[in-house]
Amino acid sequence: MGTLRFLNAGESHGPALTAIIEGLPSNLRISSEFINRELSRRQSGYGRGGRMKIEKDRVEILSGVRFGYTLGSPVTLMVRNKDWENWTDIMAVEGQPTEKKEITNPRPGHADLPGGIKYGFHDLRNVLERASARETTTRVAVGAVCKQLLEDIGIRIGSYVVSIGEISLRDRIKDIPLEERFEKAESSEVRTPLPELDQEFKELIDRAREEGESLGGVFEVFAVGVPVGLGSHVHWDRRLDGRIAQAMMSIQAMKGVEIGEGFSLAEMYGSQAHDEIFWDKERGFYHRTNRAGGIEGGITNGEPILVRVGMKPIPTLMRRKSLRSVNIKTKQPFDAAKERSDVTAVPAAAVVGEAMLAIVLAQAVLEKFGNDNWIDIKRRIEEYRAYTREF
Ligand SMILES: Cc1cc2nc3c(=O)[nH]c(=O)nc-3n(C[C@H](O)[C@H](O)[C@H](O)COP(=O)(O)O)c2cc1C
Ligand SMILES: C=C(O[C@@H]1CC(C(=O)O)=C[C@@H](OP(=O)(O)O)[C@H]1O)C(=O)O
Repeated sequence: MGTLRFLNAGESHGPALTAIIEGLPSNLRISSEFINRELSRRQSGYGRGGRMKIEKDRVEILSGVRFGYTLGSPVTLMVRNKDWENWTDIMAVEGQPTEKKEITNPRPGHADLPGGIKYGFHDLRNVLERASARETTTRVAVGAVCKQLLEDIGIRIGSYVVSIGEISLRDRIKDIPLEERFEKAESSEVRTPLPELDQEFKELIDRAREEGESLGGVFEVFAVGVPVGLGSHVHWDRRLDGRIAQAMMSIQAMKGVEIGEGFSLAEMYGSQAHDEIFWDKERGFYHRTNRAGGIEGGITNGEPILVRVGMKPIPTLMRRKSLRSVNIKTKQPFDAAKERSDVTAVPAAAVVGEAMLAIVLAQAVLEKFGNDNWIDIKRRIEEYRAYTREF
């Protein structure tokens, strides 16, 4: 026990989304303004659908904080769904089921059909309400709390979009330092490090929208200022790369995760793949390359953590393009087109990726340095950083 964990709850069109964070130390400064900034970053990004025009996500802190500092008790966060007003009859939290409003047309690529079969629902809304990526709102709120903890000890997390559909910037951003990629992405409507190419991306997204299509893509998340020694080689579920991969794959629509150079390492000779070790008096041990993405043996090695994540195209398609499916009641085929959906959500997913990395790193920090009083923990971390420089 004693590690940081959270539970979240809430349906996409229910009254509110909530999260309880357990295991935060006392005396950690938490700003709801900071959390709200992260929530609005997650809502941004060209290619989002009608729902994001309705929602204006803002956090309410319901427990665990006084005068802006944590108490060491569980922290409860809540974000209300504005769209709830339009869905009270359909969601019918305490009402009777109405036959005609049931969803019986499963969308290919969504949780509708496997979820319906597994949980025994013939109204697929019972599945899609929780499968929806609306749930990532509270992950970002929890991640924002973790980011505040990490920033207080000099660990910063960022992300940027590398590709959407067929347009990839991977080769063109190679020489831009990580933090600069992030800063530039913050001023880009599609959150790429090359805002001058926004128009090209927007035209691709507009074309997809007109055709009733959807798009996926790739984003990268990084952490800088990470001390050596988070995670462990001693047991499979303590390896940090494995924990990060799980956290990223748990985001709706993510289909691949690479750490550092990832899959391309498989094509290299050993002499090209590994990061050579250097030492100087000021820095202690360091590397001049970071193909490992900051993790060796499941342990951080002091270089930036770099994670690349691939997102599939959004499953819900709009009227003009459709995928074939079969109605679960009539067993008749139908075209699974819908009225409202995101065309692409790669920029938003990147912000969720930041939150997940922040949660995993905050867990790893508290595992290593204790989790009662943040003031003591911070002192221990400073001493440890001095130790690693002198090692
Ligand atoms: C930020 C974000 C927004 C999303 N928006 C939509 C959407 O508008 N419509 C949709 O069908 N899927 C959307 N998705 C993807 C689905 O939630 C996801 O594909 C579905 O839950 C099935 O899970 P799987 O793709 O991981 O198998 C979104 C995902 C993310 C991360
Ligand atoms: C609500 C959010 O994303 C939603 C994720 C989602 C899905 O199926 O995953 C479907 C859409 O919801 P709706 O069906 O209400 O239009 C997205 O808008 C959000 O990110 O806050």
